[in-house]
Amino acid sequence: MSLPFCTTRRVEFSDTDAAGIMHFSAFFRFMEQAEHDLLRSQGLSVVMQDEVAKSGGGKLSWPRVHAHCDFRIPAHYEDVVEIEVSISRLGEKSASYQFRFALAGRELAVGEITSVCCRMIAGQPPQSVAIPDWFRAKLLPFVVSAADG
Ligand SMILES: CC(C)(COP(=O)(O)OP(=O)(O)OC[C@H]1O[C@@H](n2cnc3c(N)ncnc32)[C@H](O)[C@@H]1OP(=O)(O)O)[C@@H](O)C(=O)NCCC(=O)NCCSC(=O)c1cc(O)c2ccccc2c1O
Repeated sequence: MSLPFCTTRRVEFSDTDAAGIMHFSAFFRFMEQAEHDLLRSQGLSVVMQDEVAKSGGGKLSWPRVHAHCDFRIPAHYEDVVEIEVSISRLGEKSASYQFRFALAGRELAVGEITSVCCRMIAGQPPQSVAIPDWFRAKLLPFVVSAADG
């Protein structure tokens, strides 16, 4: 059984629109930050060195290839949003993170981001690579299994 990673974010004034509700673009920032929080909790980051990097092979990084979000109810300035993060798919080169936003237990929004493991070398386009075993092992506890329903 997987465990979702849980974090919270307060809706700041700059996250809201003229109607005083949380702007859709802020949900994407919250998703990105929640993904980074999950990685940090495991001693990982979206920009890391590894053995290959130490020998001049660039850094491991995770450009996004897909993002979506469905918005169910509005959030407002000062609301504290609960965010549950789990991994809906851990492929050879990519990880899809699923986000459930809630306000006082009510579903606020659900979203997903897919990030691809890439080697980044300055001046060159990103090159996708297999997720290294040491990185994959730390993501595995968050992968949603069929038994999680
Ligand atoms: C990323 C690419 C170089 C990948 O190209 P490639 O040709 O190597 O891709 P493949 O077809 O082989 O697929 C690899 C892998 O990705 C999965 N995949 C590809 N497309 C999709 C998709 N649309 N939806 C879901 N999954 C997809 C595919 O299934 C494979 O996974 P497996 O697990 O099955 O092996 C190339 O696509 C590229 O360069 N794209 C452009 C990326 C980009 O510019 N994105 C927008 C901005 S990036 C960004 O916002 C960003 C945010 C951050 O917070 C960052 C933090 C730190 C570092 C970087 C960040 C960052 O870039």
